[in-house]
Amino acid sequence: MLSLEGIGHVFGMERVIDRVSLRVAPGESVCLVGPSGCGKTTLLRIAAGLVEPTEGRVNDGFRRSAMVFQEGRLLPWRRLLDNIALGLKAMGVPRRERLVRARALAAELGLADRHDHFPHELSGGMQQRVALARALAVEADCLLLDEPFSALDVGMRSEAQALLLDLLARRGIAALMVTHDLTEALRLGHRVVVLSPAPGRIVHEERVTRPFAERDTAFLFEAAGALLRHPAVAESFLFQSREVTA
Ligand SMILES: Nc1ncnc2c1ncn2[C@@H]1O[C@H](COP(=O)(O)OP(=O)(O)OP(=O)(O)O)[C@@H](O)[C@H]1O
Repeated sequence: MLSLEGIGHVFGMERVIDRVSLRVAPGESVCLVGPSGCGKTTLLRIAAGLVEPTEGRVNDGFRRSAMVFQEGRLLPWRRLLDNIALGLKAMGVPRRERLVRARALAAELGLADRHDHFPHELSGGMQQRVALARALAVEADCLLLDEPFSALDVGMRSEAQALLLDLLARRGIAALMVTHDLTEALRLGHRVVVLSPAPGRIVHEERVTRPFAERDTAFLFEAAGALLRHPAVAESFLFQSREVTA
């Protein structure tokens, strides 16, 4: 269980997070949505232990949490297998075993024919799969994902979402995922948590009970429409479109 209790955060004079409490249970997928600048990334970094919150506490009871970033953050000078094995190297796993595990993951994520490629020789979708493989290589049981698919085009994004759902389900991995996209959150989350404009606080939580396999496009748009009928959710998203058009 990952538990954030009463998290508040201030950068300089600016309050960015206000009293956020949130739990992620083993095997559960929780999506965080909210307007740009409301503190989503900061909250994820706090959950990962990369930022010390100004207020509140984080209890991470998972064996290992791993972060997956929007742009993959692969080492450009390392080939695919070495990028997958990066965390294992840091853990002191011998090279031979690192490569065995990296090869198995490359195969599982459809990258078997790219072992010797450098990141710039891979598509955006492949780079994100390498980033996911890297998190799986260290046997993370909780993934902290920061808009991992937002740089992908629509087709690749849908493929990557399906792959993530499959990996989470098969391995029983928990996920806390930040996204701008309400339909993505409704596709990938057991729960969708909506944050207000900055300073981010939770204004709505939606439990999505429909099985993942049955969340087709019609369902996603209908569910997003229903969610937007909650005034606090609409306020967050209207704020976002005002920001974009301003
Ligand atoms: N290291 C930092 N130092 C100072 N201010 C920061 C720092 N990191 C983030 N901020 C500020 O905190 C606020 C929240 O940023 P954050 O990246 O957490 O928001 P976000 O909701 O993830 O935004 P987006 O959706 O645009 O990525 C912003 O005003 C940002 O400028």
